[in-house]
Amino acid sequence: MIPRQILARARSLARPAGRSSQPANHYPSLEFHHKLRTRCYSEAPLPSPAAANPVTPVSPEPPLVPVAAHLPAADLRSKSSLNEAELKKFAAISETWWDADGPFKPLHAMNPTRLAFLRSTLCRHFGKDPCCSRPFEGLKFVDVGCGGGILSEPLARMGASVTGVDAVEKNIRIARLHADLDPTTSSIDYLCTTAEKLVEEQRKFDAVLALEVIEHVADPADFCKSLSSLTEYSGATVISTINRSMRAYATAIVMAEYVLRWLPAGTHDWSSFLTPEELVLILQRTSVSVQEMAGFAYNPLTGRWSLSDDVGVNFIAYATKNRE
Ligand SMILES: C[S@@+](CC[C@H](N)C(=O)[O-])C[C@H]1O[C@@H](n2cnc3c(N)ncnc32)[C@H](O)[C@@H]1O
Ligand SMILES: [Mg+2]
Repeated sequence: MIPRQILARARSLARPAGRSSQPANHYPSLEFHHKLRTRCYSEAPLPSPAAANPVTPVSPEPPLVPVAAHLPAADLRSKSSLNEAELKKFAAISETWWDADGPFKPLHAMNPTRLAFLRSTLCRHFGKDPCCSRPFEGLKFVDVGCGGGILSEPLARMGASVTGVDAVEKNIRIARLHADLDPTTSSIDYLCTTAEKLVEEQRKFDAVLALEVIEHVADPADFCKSLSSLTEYSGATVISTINRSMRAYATAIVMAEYVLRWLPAGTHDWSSFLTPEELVLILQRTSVSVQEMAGFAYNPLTGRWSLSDDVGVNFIAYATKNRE
């Protein structure tokens, strides 16, 4: 289930101007938030913050209307998702992918927790037994922005037929080398490419995963459009990222990059983060409906992550592709 606050917020954003019952913005800069939203929905800017402010009270349970209902049809062409400055950062640390104490330490530490979320949601989605050792047998997954393959590998061990794609050639070389060390992962098809190129090749997958990637792409709305096009109609899309909240600024940037130095300083740009509500909306515009969302909670005493209802910092969303 999507937490009730997210649905309420998504509804308020999806509602045409003048029907909103709450202020359009709960975050620090109204102007900034508006600009960012306009960027997310670049083909169709939402009303200005002033126009989106409450005018008329609404009925308590408005239907969750598809956001596309009051916006023009999305452009079908996909633009490049590449953000060269972001890719340079990843190319510079590509040799450290499999160093569990290196710059990707947080991803290694979060891996069991995000795999638990994937096992639970995707087994339910595809009617598979979550207790068996290879629950994803017979399913085609694509891991978009796979890096060195730290997610692709366990998915392949769980039986999925995995295609891992990344825009950084060095990452793909590392991923191939590492996967070849184990016969259960050597079947992963690693490609140096992008989601939009796979769309051009008319590739389709049962599950499309993009974990910790959307905050590094050129345009999140275009990126989601590509993810949607890659997903089979009966399929699932899973995205994880960081919330554009003050808490995320304090923990995921100040603590993780500058105090604990888990990640190189400058890894994340706060303004590139999306709130859960924004992610719900941009996916909705591409015929993908978020079904469940979870947050990740870090326990500093054990150094472990667990799933939580708190989507205030790191969060993951499981969504399904709507039938046309
Ligand atoms: C933070 S890492 C996440 C890696 C992996 N998904 C995980 O969670 O373990 C982001 C990855 O996305 C890749 N990337 C960034 N922009 C991309 C794009 N437009 N297309 C494909 N890969 C991209 C980067 O090269 C990097 O390997
Ligand atoms: Mg990131």
